[in-house]
Amino acid sequence: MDPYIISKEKNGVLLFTINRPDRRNAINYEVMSGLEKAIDMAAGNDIKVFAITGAGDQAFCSGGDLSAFHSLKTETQAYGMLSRMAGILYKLLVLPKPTIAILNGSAVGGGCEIASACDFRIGREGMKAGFVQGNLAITTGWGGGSILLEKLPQNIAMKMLLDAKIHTAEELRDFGFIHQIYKDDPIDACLSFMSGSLDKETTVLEAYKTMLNKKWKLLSMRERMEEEAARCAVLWEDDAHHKKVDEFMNKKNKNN
Ligand SMILES: CC[C@@H](C(=O)O)C(=O)SCCNC(=O)CCNC(=O)[C@H](O)C(C)(C)COP(=O)(O)OP(=O)(O)OC[C@H]1O[C@@H](n2cnc3c(N)ncnc32)[C@H](O)[C@@H]1OP(=O)(O)O
Repeated sequence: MDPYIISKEKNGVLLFTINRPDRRNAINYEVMSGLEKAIDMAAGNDIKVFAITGAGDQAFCSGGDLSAFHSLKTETQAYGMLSRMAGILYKLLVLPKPTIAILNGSAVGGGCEIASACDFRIGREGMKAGFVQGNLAITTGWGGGSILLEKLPQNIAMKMLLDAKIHTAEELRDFGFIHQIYKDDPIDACLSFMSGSLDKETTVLEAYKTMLNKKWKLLSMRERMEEEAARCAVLWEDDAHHKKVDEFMNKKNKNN
């Protein structure tokens, strides 16, 4: 099974689907490469909106693939992976097209970081999400913490990051993290949510995104995301983090 799918949907929507439902759509290096490729494609003249979702109805994305990244032990090793993904999420943040995360199921850890880098987030009824990194003795490491702190009111963003809790769709809507809860087909929900943008000229969409992107430049967002990756890498090397990942992996083995 391909780990990701890139598809052109109706009305100029380019859709990136993380296709690892048995791993709750966790991100490995192949998915990272796919996302890089899709973001490049989304810059094309024929694309109006870039959307990201996960395969199946259980998870949008469970963050970094804890089994794939389990071999990364040192700060330097972790920084390579974290910094690469922070670079990808920055490209997503400043893509000169409107972007939307369709949260078809749970968004956990790095899954929330990917969603944060999009302009809009819609969530399926019953979905849950949370920045759980703190429970693994690390912080956000893909730049999503820096993004969240700018997109949500500071007190709400800090509470989400510090508490590292999983929240319901209704709570996430109250926080301003998701902008609509949908019930039926995720692509129809996306087309409906973005319909106002989809009937505009691409040049208009690009002009507004370019306007917004000035703000990220002024806020030195690229540098802040890189520093976030570097700080997370320091915590990554610590025994406390490896112990927490071991606990997750062992729980998994016991269930087999
Ligand atoms: C590394 C980057 C870092 C960042 O910078 O942000 C992070 O992303 S840290 C956060 C990493 N993610 C997590 O801690 C989430 C771990 N997963 C879960 O908490 C749960 O799986 C879930 C996402 C809430 C879904 O729960 P549920 O529907 O009950 O599914 P299971 O737990 O039974 O999982 C099914 C299957 O998938 C495997 N899985 C899930 N998440 C990951 C993951 N992130 N990496 C690797 N594998 C994952 C899980 O082990 C199960 O496997 P099997 O037992 O073999 O079926």
